[in-house]
This record gives sequence, C-alpha cells and structure tokens, in this order.
Amino acid sequence: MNPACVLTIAGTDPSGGAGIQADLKTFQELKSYGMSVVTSVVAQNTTGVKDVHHLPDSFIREQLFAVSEDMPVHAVKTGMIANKEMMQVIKDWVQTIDAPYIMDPVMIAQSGDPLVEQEEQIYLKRHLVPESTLVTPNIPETETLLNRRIDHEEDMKEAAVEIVEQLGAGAALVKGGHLKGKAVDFLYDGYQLHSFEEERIDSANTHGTGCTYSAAIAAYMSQGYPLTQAVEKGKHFVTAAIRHSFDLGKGDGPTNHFALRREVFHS
Ligand SMILES: Nc1ncnc2c1ncn2[C@@H]1O[C@H](COP(=O)(O)OP(=O)(O)OP(=O)(O)O)[C@@H](O)[C@H]1O
Ligand SMILES: Cc1ncc(COP(=O)(O)O)c(N)n1
Repeated sequence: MNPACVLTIAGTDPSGGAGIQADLKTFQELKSYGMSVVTSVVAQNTTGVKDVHHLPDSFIREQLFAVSEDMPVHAVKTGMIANKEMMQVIKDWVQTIDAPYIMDPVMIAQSGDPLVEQEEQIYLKRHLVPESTLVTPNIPETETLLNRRIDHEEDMKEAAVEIVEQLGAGAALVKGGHLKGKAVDFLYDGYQLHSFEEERIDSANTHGTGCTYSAAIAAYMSQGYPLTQAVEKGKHFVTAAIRHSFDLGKGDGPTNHFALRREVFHS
C-alpha cells in the first residue's frame, strides 16, 4: 500500500533542528512519505543565523510543479517564506492543490534573527493566511498578525477567533510556548475553541519546536486525521520531543524526533 504523502515548503537548517530538516525528520518518524521544496538556504545553527541565500521565485515554482505533476500531495505545510515574490508563487500553487494546507507563519528565529522582513509579513497575512486550512502562530507572530499585544490566555483565545473570522484562515492554533506557566495552545476551528495543555518542561532545547509541531500536524492530516485530532497528536509528539531533547550545540539545542519511539519503548 502506498503511504500518505506530505510536502514541506520551507527554509533549511544545516544543523538539523529546525526548518526543512526538522519537517522531514518528523514526517519520517510519523510514517508519512516526506517531500520538500526549499525556499531559502540558511546558514544557521543552535546559536543563530549567519547568512541566508534566497532562491529565485521562478525556481521555487519549478520545484513545486516538479513535485505536484508527478507525486500525490495529501497535505502541505509552509515554514519560512522570505519575500512577496515567493509568497505569490506559493499562493498560486496552493490554489491548484486539493489538500489541507498548514501554515507556520515563521517570522523570527528563536535566536532573535529575523527570517522574514516586516513589510513581507503584512503580505503573508493578507495573501497567504486566507489560503490556509490551519495557521499556527506563536505569541510574537500572533502579535504581528493582529497588531496588538498578547499577554495572557484570554488574549490567545480571542486572537485565535480573530485570525479565523477577520484574517480568513480556515482555523488558527495560537501557541503559548512564549508565555509563562503551563504550555497551553488554543485552536479555533471556525466553530469551537479547543485547548491543548501540557506541563512546561524546564529545557532550553526548543530550537525548531514550531517547525516540528506544524510538521506533525501536517503528517497526521496527510493520513486523514481530522484537524482537532491531528493537533492533539501533534502536541503529544512535540511535547515528547522537548521532554527528551538533545543537549547538542552551543545555543538552544534541538528537539528529539525519536522521542515518541523512545517513550513507547521505555514505558
Ligand atoms: N518548555 C516547554 N515545555 C513544554 N512545551 C513547550 C515548551 N516550549 C514550547 N512548548 C510547546 O511547543 C509548541 C511550540 O510552541 P512555541 O510557542 O514555542 O512555538 P514557536 O515559537 O513557533 O517554536 P520555535 O521555538 O520553533 O520558534 C507549543 O505546543 C508550545 O506549547
Ligand atoms: C529555516 C528555518 N525555519 C524556521 C525556523 C524557526 O525555528 P526556531 O524559531 O526554533 O529557530 C528556523 N530557525 N529556520
């Protein structure tokens, strides 16, 4: 039997913790067939971003059609999309695809380095967010999307509803990794608010958690899980990946994509 096929469109992380590398590891671990289209090649590691090389938008288009004219695409996720030209190409392509589209609106790396310039972030909000089945902003990204501060859980809930009702996303998952206390995320699916809560793990090794979470949701959706269940299972996956994260690198280390395997083996 053929596997479910899932595509990531994102930038690279040669140190393996975030971006396309994190996405592909997640897809593999969750037993979907992973495919990837590179938007930007990023010289980065756990300490930060050193340099970036953006691919021409015409070449991103070529990669996208090389995949979709030959392979099934059962779900797609996007990560770092650095400029308007790329956003336009991706928007046009997404409209040709009949599959869930999970958008991680990557703006700033955890190290604080910008991955998408401010003017381009507005374009993303106007043109790509309305194409998404699900958008997964963290707190600073939610603040940028809505142009106001998000300080506590009530703000997160309101924000999730607003991202759907005012910005036109199919659903919104506002992630609380950047707040204090429990690690709570809120999903608004257009009808209902759902919360996903886990204990906060005392770890600085959270490089790539957002990438890993959205990739896990995309993998589960490629396999036909409904949105809420895909988010629930994705949260379980990312929490285990943080709990068993690796002390690798001189900065904030990467998460552990084998973690669920390990929990299963050791429980
Ligand atoms: N220390 C932690 N313990 C448990 N869960 C966490 C912790 N930090 C983040 N999370 C969870 O990890 C997921 C990713 O959330 P976060 O808000 O950190 O996204 P992000 O900022 O996009 O990630 P990234 O670190 O890749 O930028 C969420 O489910 C969040 O609740
Ligand atoms: C190519 C790419 N995409 C996304 C992130 C965000 O991940 P993080 O916020 O954990 O650094 C990143 N660092 N690099």
